[in-house]
Amino acid sequence: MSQHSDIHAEEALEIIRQIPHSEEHTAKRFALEVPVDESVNRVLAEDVKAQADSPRRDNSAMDGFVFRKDDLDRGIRRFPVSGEVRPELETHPPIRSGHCARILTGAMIPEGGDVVIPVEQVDEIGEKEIEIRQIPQKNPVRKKGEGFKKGDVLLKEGAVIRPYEMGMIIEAGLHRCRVRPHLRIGLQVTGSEISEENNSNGPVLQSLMSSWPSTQVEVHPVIPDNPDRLKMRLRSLKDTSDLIVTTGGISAGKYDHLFDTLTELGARPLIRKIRQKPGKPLTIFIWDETVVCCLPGNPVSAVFTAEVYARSLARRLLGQEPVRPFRAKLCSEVSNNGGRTLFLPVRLDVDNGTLRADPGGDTRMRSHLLQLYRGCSSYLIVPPDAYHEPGNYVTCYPFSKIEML
Ligand SMILES: Nc1nc2c(c(=O)[nH]1)N[C@H]1C(S)=C(S)[C@@H](COP(=O)(O)OP(=O)(O)OC[C@H]3O[C@@H](n4cnc5c(N)ncnc54)[C@H](O)[C@@H]3O)O[C@H]1N2
Ligand code: MOO
Repeated sequence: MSQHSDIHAEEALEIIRQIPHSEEHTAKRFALEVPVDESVNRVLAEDVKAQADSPRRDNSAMDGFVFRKDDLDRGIRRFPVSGEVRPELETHPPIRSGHCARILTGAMIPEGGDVVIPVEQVDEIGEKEIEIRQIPQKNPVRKKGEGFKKGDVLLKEGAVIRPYEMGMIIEAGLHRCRVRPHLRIGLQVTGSEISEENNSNGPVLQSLMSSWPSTQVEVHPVIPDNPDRLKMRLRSLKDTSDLIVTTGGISAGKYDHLFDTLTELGARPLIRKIRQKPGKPLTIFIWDETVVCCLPGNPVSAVFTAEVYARSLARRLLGQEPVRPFRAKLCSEVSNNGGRTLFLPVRLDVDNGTLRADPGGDTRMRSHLLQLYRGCSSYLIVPPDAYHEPGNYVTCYPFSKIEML
């Protein structure tokens, strides 16, 4: 893949989509088996198939009494209660003609039984007899296999396992599942002026990237703008990372050594600069099996490029699609007089069923001010020389985590 310089954001994301992902050389080969209750935030390495029908047998959806339909059709309303069907029972004697049994939610429907009537519609006369007050229209019986059938594919390879999917895997009857290894991300903050006191990029990116599915982020100590120190650190990072993410030292200054250092080490630049604000100097290298994503040092530029490009790279390397845009209705006017596409943090809310993007009062982009993010959940895309009126539908990229206010 050759170097692409000074391109647009969509082109960059398309190039990321084309990067051969690690399925062949890591994901498949090193897929591992984990207990289902340790699988959340992992990516499935194989389809999940149902091991049995769900429900496994016809069962009651409510607490009540179970009857034979022909008894009810004959107009009988008063019945002796000759049994109790509890959910833990594997078998129960059949329902005899003229009799009923108490049944609990989730319990199997015994042979002969067809209709369940909830307790609320029945008068209990002592311990052993009941009278039906009313037969509801709906019969609360769940049929065997109505959820899924044995052998059905419930989840596809490549799906991210969230708590909901974990529940589905347990319902499918599995105790263990095969997942892809975590993507190893090595985070390297650079800059001679950066210390523990002023390093916002390190903690912000560590927190963001750790929230992405199936990542394992290793943070390395900050290093100064020194080519030899950079070289040594990058070499050791390459051995332990699938994706190296750096911040700082990637624009045009005298002490911005990352580009030359990585090139000298044999890394091939894939993307060099994007026509965007913030994040113009973003640079991506392919270095043998490792991808290197060099984020600009300005805090807003670093966070934006991490959320859109580093996250897309992480997704790609795990066999998923890059970050995708969505549409929302604009609340106030926005314009861009510059020559680069503007990515403006905006708030999201829903008004009368419509998703709205609210840029707030001040729409100037300042790459060093993280306060622009207060309450925001996505980036509004404003192309060069564009003017968007309130009410226009606009395109946005989502933050790693969307929160509506
Ligand atoms: N002559 C040019 N100068 C600049 C250009 C250009 O094209 N030509 N691009 C500008 C743009 S756009 C950006 S963005 C910045 C990014 O530059 P670098 O990636 O080289 O970043 P640094 O110079 O190392 O740092 C920029 C700024 O951010 C602060 N910073 C860095 N790291 C951290 C950190 N971990 N935590 C908090 N703040 C950090 C740093 O102190 C600087 O103030 O370059 C423009 N210049
Ligand atoms: O592109 Mo830079 O990110 O303007 O500060």
